[in-house]
Parts: sequence; structure tokens; C-alpha cells
Amino acid sequence: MNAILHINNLTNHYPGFTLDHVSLDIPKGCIMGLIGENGAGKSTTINAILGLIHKDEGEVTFWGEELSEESSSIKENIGVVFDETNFYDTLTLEQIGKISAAGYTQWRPEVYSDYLTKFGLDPQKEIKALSKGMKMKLSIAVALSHDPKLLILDEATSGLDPVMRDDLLDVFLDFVQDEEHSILVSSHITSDLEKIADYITFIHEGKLLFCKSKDELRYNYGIIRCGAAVFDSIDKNDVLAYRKSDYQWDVLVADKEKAQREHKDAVIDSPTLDDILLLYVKGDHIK
Ligand SMILES: Nc1ncnc2c1ncn2[C@@H]1O[C@H](COP(=O)(O)OP(=O)(O)OP(=O)(O)O)[C@@H](O)[C@H]1O
Repeated sequence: MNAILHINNLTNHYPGFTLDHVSLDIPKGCIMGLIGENGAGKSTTINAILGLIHKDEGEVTFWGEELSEESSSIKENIGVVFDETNFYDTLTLEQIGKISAAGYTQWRPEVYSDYLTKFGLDPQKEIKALSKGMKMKLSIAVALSHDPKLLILDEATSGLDPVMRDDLLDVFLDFVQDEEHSILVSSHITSDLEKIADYITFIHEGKLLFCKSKDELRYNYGIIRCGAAVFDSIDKNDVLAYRKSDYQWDVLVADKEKAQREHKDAVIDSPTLDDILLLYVKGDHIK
């Protein structure tokens, strides 16, 4: 795999929480969606990758190099957007552009100006006059305008309306089009990830449960909806997780075709990311 970002055994301890030996590669030209329940460790992973918090163990390299104080060219190649912005309230968007131009050697004023127009943001407005969603759009415009090769977004689209999010999904798809750029995006809006992500990484209680291509999850995974008799007949080695509600069992399996062959009368659906997340987090697991 031609990795832009390589994470090996990333570990971080907080009282009562451990990010536990997370390993992950982000290849060129791909969108990696990061999912997991609240408190799973998504932001901790992103903060540790970016060196914003100390890591207790593990290695992180961007384009084969570790981030350090001196690695300014690596930093310029990473655009970062968090769910909260920290621009000074009294600055206008135009001033933000000028400050960014001084800070980034690759700053492209015409790209910034185009994004402000595209996102409906007035360059003369002050930050304090922007809504939360507008601030998010501004952060995304800034991140995209210093010509990064990797975009890291931590819950950056959750405050945006569906129309704006849809527009942004197109921007993100364009961004990775040339196969040189990649995106790591954590989001609770899994329907957005279903539209754009190539791979999904699922973090649960600080551990990486899986990193799989979206197509594998979409086409190979299945949920068997069945009663007690079928449930008893399922080979439990095939079961990733299951939930029982009244008289129905929902059983998550990784091989939908096999399940269809073996349980011809059972209803077997293709799971959404939310289904998978719910079954892993709230379901039972065969020990
Ligand atoms: N600075 C900190 N000090 C102590 N514990 C922390 C700190 N930051 C995060 N944690 C803990 O680490 C765990 C993971 O938090 P994290 O913010 O990474 O989760 P998340 O998956 O991003 O959740 P969410 O979806 O709610 O944003 C939580 O139990 C949280 O309480």
C-alpha cells in the first residue's frame, strides 16, 4: 500500500481509557472514514497523529517521515479541521486570508476566495458575526487553500445542514480525484461516509475493531434476521455480533453469500454503517 500516513501501534493512556495499539495506513487517493461511539478514541487518535497530545507508544509517519518541529513542509501538506474553530473574533475573513498567506508558503489566495464564494461567506464579515456552521465552512476553506495533500477532519461537518454537507462531499471527492490526495474524516454522520469513503476504520473502546473497504462492508457483510430455530443453526464462528429483540435475532456476519446458501429461508439484509456500529457496540458477542 502506498501510504501517505502510516500509524503503527499508537497507544495513549488516560485515566480509565487506553487507546490501544492502533495501527492504520492511509493510502494515496483515498477517503478513510473513522467511526466509533462517543468516547471510542477517534479524537484521541487524530490528536496523537498530529502530535497535539503526547503518545505513550507507537510510530506515526507522514510520507515516511515523523512530524517534528522542523518538519514544516509536512505540516503544510496537512490540512486540519476540528469541530471547533479558534479564530480571533474581531478578524474579518479577508484578514484571515492575509494572515494565512503569511503563514503558509503554499497559500493560494484565489482558491480561498473561490471557496468563500462557493460557501456563501462574505470576506468583510467578522468571525464573531458567523454562525457555527459558517465557522466550520471557513475552517474548511482555510484548510483547502494552503494546498494540502492530506486533509484530516474531526467531526468537522456535523454542524452543517444537509445541503452544505452534500456540496462538501463533492469538494472532498474532487480533492482525492488525482490519486495523490487523501482524507481522514471522523464523523457520526455515517450516511455521509457511505457516500464518499473508500475505507472505514471502526474504533471501539480504544481498540481498532476493523479497517475495511466500504465495498466489502456493503457487499459482503449481512444481517440475518431470524427466529430462534435459525439462530441455533448458525455456525457461531461466522457471527460477528448479534442482538435479540422479542422473537427476532439480528445476526451480523461477514459472509452474506455463505449465510444465504446455508439459511435459504432467512431474511438477510445488507447492513448500513449504523447497523454495524450498533450491533458491535450494543450487541452480544460469541466468546
Ligand atoms: N485530555 C483528556 N484527559 C483525560 N481523558 C481524556 C482526555 N481526552 C479524552 N479523554 C478520554 O479519552 C476517551 C476517548 O475520547 P475521544 O475524545 O478520543 O473519543 P471520541 O471517539 O472522539 O468521542 P466523540 O465521538 O464523543 O467525540 C474518553 O473516555 C475521554 O474521556
